[in-house]
Amino acid sequence: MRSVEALVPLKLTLFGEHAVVYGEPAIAMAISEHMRVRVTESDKTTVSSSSLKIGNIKVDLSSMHIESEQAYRELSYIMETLNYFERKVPAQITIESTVDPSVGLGTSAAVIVGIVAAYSRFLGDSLSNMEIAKISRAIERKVQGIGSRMDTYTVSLGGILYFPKNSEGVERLDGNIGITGGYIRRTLSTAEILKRVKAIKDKNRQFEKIMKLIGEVVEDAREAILRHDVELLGQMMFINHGLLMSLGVTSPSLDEVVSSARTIGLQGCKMSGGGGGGSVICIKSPKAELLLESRGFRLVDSELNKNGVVIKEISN
Ligand SMILES: Nc1ncnc2c1ncn2[C@@H]1O[C@H](COP(=O)(O)OP(=O)(O)OP(=O)(O)O)[C@@H](O)[C@H]1O
Ligand SMILES: C[C@@](O)(CCO)CC(=O)[O-]
Ligand SMILES: [Mg+2]
Repeated sequence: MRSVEALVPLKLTLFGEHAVVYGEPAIAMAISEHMRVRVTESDKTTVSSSSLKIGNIKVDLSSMHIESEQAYRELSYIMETLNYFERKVPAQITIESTVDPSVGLGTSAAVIVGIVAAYSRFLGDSLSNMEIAKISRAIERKVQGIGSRMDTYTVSLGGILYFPKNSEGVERLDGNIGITGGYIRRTLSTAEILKRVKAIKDKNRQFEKIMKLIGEVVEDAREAILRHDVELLGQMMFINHGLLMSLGVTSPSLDEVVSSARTIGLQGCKMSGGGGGGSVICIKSPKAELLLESRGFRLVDSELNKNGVVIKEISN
């Protein structure tokens, strides 16, 4: 029985979330938390995923039609990714993740990248990680109607990546940042939060200024990473969080933990990802771990992943 497996790292947004959607720069890093997508030959196409909000789900996709609105919303990334492939060969697709869905760690990007990587190789194609990134970016934007290249590129390519403003480019940064990261569950998806930000931004000229300020913070953070200046990096985190709070994309629990981080003297802390709850990152320290755990955050393995998506053929 032939199988192909894709191991996809998840990501932490270090700086520039939301602003990057509007042409500002951003920085993200791939981490050791990961998603595993396995494609195995079968007589019909089924998908099973252990960590979806609708619980353990197994769907016969032969008709590629799903009645339930909620189920379709949860499976939209999978469905759109499978629809990308003109050539359909039946397969059993299993998805496992080391973290919960929709907590700011790039699981929507990882699902797409994992299926693109594993299913294309299952069909006999050999895509580069950059080709996987570009295909996946288009699919995520199609599902969400809005979004940047940051998450799909980061989980496809790995490393610490800088996304220059007003560009489709990407630059690998040479640095190894110690991060303490964790997450709490949230109710809104990133797609929903993105739509809210866009609605406000279209009406409010202040948003343009805030987005540009975030862009300046990202440039300073890039310098800090290149100079290994942890003090400056931490200051940029606090400022970036304050600007995200002014956009309305943080949450009381995120704001409280970041404010407490500053009070107890941590070097830096900020929301990470789409917001509305979800992930927080701090400059790595035992005190940061204690703070996040004391607020009920689940700590993540923030070890840098340099490889991006890795594909392997399994014949069993
Ligand atoms: N293990 C999984 N199996 C199937 N679909 C998943 C899985 N994990 C996430 N998804 C899909 O991705 C959606 C979550 O995407 P969302 O963008 O809200 O969160 P995220 O990508 O984890 O966070 P962020 O975009 O802020 O980094 C889920 O609602 C589901 O549709
Ligand atoms: C909020 C956002 O900037 C990051 C989500 O992880 C959305 C995007 O870049 O597509
Ligand atoms: Mg996402």
